[in-house]
Amino acid sequence: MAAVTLEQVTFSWKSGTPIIDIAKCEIKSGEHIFIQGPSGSGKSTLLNLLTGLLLPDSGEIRIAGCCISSLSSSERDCFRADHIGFIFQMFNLLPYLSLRDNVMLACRFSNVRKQRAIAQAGSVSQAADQLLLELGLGKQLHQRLTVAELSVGQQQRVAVARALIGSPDVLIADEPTSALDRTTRDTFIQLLLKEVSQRNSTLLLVSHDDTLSPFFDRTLSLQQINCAGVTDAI
Ligand SMILES: Nc1ncnc2c1ncn2[C@@H]1O[C@H](COP(=O)(O)OP(=O)(O)OP(=O)(O)O)[C@@H](O)[C@H]1O
Repeated sequence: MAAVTLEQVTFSWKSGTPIIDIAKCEIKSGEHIFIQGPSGSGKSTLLNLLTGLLLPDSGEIRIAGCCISSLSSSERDCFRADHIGFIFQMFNLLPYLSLRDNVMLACRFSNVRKQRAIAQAGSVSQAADQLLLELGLGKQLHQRLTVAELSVGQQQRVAVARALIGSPDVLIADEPTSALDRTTRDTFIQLLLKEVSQRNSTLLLVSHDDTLSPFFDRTLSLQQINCAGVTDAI
C-alpha cells in the first residue's frame, strides 16, 4: 500500500512562479526515503504540502490513503497529529517542559497516538520513557537534565522520541542532521532508521547532504521529480 502519493501537484507562492510541479510520486508503506535537493529547490515547501500546512494549487496529495487537501483546516490539524510525526531542523523542544513531557506532547494532540502508545507500553509516560531509553536517554539522565542542558545530539534524540511516540504512519524529518558532526550524524541516522523500522513507519528525510543517500531504501532527487526546477544556484 502507498503511504504517500502525489499526482499532478503544483504549487506557487504569491509571485506566481511554480515552485513545485510533480506529475507523479508514490512512496510505499514502510519505505525509508531520502529527499535530496539543493538550496531553494523546494524541499521545505514540499514538506509543508505533505503535512497539509500548505495546499496545492492543483493535483492530489494522499497520505495513508487520505486526500489531505479535501479536508477542512481543523480536520487537517487532527489528521496531521494522528498520522504524521515531524522532526524539525531546530527540534522545537519546549524548554519549560521535562524531556518526558516534551515526548508525551505528541499524544496530547492525538487520541489515536495516545491509545497506540498505551497499547504498546501500558501508559503514555511509559512509552515516552521506553523511547528515551532506546535512544540512549535513560531515566537517570532525563530526570536530572532539562532540555536547555542537553547537547545538540541529545535534543535531536528527544525530538525523534516525540515524533515516534504512538507510531505515526509517516515520519518526516527536515534536515535533522545539519547541526551534527559526521560520526554523530551516522550514529543518529542508524538509530533513527532502527526505531522507524521497529514501528513500521514510513520515513521521509529531507537534506541537501547527499552523502546520507546510502542509508536509505531510495533517494528522490527533487531536481528530477520536480519539473518546476527552481534553485538558488548563482
Ligand atoms: N513563505 C514564502 N513566501 C514566498 N516564497 C517562498 C516562501 N518560502 C519559500 N519561498 C520560495 O520558495 C522557493 C523554495 O524554497 P524552500 O524553502 O522550499 O527551498 P529549500 O529547498 O527547502 O531550501 P533550503 O535548503 O535553503 O532550506 C525559494 O525560491 C523560496 O524563496
